[in-house]
Amino acid sequence: MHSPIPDYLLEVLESCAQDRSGELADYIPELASADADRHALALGTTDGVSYSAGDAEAQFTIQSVSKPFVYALAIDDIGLEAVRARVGVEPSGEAFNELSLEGGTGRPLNPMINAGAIATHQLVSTEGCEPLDDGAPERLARTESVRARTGRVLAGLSAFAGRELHIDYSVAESEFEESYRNRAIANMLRTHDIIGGEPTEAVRGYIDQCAVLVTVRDLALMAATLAGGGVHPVTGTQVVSAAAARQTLSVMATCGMYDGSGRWLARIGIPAKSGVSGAIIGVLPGQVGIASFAPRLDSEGNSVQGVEMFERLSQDMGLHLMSAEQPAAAAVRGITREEGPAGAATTRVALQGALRFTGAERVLREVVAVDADHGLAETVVLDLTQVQGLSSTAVRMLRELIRRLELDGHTVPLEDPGGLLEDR
Ligand SMILES: NC(=O)CC[C@H](N)C(=O)O
Repeated sequence: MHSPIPDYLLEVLESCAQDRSGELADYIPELASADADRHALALGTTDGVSYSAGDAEAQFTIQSVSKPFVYALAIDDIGLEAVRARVGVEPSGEAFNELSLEGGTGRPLNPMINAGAIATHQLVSTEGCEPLDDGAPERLARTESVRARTGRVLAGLSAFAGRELHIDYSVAESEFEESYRNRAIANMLRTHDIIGGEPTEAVRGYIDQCAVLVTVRDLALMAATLAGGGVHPVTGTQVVSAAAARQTLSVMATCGMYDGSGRWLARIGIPAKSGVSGAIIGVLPGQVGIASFAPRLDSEGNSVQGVEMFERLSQDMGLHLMSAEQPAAAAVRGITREEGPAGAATTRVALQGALRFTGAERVLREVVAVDADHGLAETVVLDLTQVQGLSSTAVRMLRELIRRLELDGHTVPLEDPGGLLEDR
């Protein structure tokens, strides 16, 4: 038996692929030539399982999706107060590349817009860090200080992904050549002493940061690291502190989708961040990281299909942060084999607690694993006597489990005194 989750992700991906509206970002020449029809969707749990559908191995540049991660790194490097002195936490209500600076102080309004991200890139500490041996062609050589900062950022992003990431210098170069607007922003930041040094260097480093290559699977695990309080779900590394992860998620919730942030939070209810290569990440604290990739963008610079995919996921799986359902801790009490009379064996799947998406995912996963490892008995009893509640998503997932078990020739008696799996 296979888990239904990848099939579900594929169905969401394909149904959203019908919408071909939107345009590729063309102000970065290299992005304008990307294959507009590649698309992928992935989900990573905080205990290290990932599911994906579509072109899950396709690499693309991370662009603005890097911003929350570098913000979290900066907070741990120099402390929240020092970061807050330079970059605010208020939504700007303006486009991502607007020069949204606070009156008086000149602080960028938040770290998710370009002004804030260019400043944040300059805040990471390079102490004890090897300057990046960048492999960039000689004519594009970066100064020592740019290489040091980019080295720190690349190492940090790699820790978030749980593997060594690389920079696509052709994308970085093509963006840098046309980066008049970001250079204007950096010059303004320099005028207000928000950044020091040579403004062009800040832009150079920030653009290299945006050109780091990732897959949706990387992004789902990076998002899951934020969901898990800074702990990478697979490597177990504490990449950033729980406090930095929480601060970052708060800012993503209010500012991550630029001037569409309020609408996004109300409709979809998942702290998120988008980028102009067509990626979106979403983070449900304590539960999952989600990543989508589809390059055509709406007028706000968010992936058209990505927004639709998140809308579907949020509705189908009951993921809205403001909904009152609570996540389950340990959903599976035990999966045991009981030998009956005359060799008739039974597998008992005993569940507990209040289950929503992540709890039910856990149940599906463990049943699939037992099936693969030892095989399930012909009769599989689903014991819900210790279950206090099932969200509608959990009901659908468990029903699908039962359907698949029956298709595989099992009988699945229910012990469901509360009638939780009955038609409601
Ligand atoms: N929204 C984005 O992804 C913007 C990132 C891009 N590198 C820029 O600075 O314009």
